[in-house]
Amino acid sequence: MRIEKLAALMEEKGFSGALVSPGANFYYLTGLHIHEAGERLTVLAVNPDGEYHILAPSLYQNVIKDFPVTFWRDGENPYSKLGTIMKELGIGGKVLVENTMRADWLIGIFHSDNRFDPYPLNVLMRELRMRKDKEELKLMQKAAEVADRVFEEILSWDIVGMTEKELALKIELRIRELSDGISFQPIVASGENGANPHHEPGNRKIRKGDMVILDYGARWKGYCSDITRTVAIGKPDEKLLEIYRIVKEAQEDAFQSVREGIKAKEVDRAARETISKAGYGEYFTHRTGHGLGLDVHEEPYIGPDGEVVLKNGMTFTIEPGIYLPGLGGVRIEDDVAVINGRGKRLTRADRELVIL
Ligand SMILES: CSCC[C@H](N)C(=O)N1CCC[C@H]1C(=O)O
Repeated sequence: MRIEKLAALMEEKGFSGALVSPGANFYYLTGLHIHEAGERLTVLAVNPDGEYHILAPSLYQNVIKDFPVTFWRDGENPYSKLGTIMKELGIGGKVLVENTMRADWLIGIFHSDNRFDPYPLNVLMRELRMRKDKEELKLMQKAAEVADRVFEEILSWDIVGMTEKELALKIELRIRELSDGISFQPIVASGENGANPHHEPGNRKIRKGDMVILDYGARWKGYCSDITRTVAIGKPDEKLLEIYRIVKEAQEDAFQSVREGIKAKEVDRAARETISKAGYGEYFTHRTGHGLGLDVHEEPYIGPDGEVVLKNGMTFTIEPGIYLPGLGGVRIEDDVAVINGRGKRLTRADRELVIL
């Protein structure tokens, strides 16, 4: 069904086929979980008639069933086998290629087909994946509920004196216990480290006076959640309290602005205006959010350049932040779906400042 939709789009846009390597698109189209980081050539080839064939290493022989598939063994040349599949499906010339395909695979395909003219697959896949159906929304809600539950539990842990790494590991473990796994490596950024939005948890111990940014997510049957809450350890600096209030207001303003039919950049503007008016515009150093689904970052991106028109079924984060060098930062993030023309929060953990 999904492969047919991709085929129809390819037909309309004049592509001779698509080569999809393991990852979210491969899973979306086939339902097969194939290890993304494997170095052995694995490709789903689809043509505009909706015919498809998988080339896979023989170690997947017991995983890929009920699919037209050719297996290759270590020691064989997989590129000549892929060439045969492409020829049989009539794929050549203008071909869609998975955006994240490994360069060595791409080079191998180039060298075995001199008519090969690649285009990024996501120009079509984004159209298919951006709007989630009811089943997908249910899975996203489940992933969001795990994120909320883990936050509730964190509030009962004695985190003072833990290092960022220890807390991140504990969060990861709990997510893995409650779901299919983490959607990305948790961020724990304490004190001055909070000024780095993508801080990698280190050996700094969480202590009194800190604001601590906790940013993590779970996967439920492939679908991601992504939540951020910022908590205080004891009474924090007045400036940090002030930016907490502003970020919370900006997050609410952006959420309230969500409507079917507006552009993504209008949601970004709502958050940015609130922060800029309060005098902290230059300290909000990233977009307001990003689409969320099988990938933790996907369309629609909620940034100043977000031209995508929001539609029912789209899911994205709203996560403004203020980052003050040398002092710390605050970010508050929820996962939101457009339902019946308005925003609906999927993550619902308390956004009031919690002082531990
Ligand atoms: C996938 S790692 C980052 C997860 C985080 N929730 C996130 O998406 N962001 C943190 C700062 C901004 C935003 C981003 O766009 O990277």
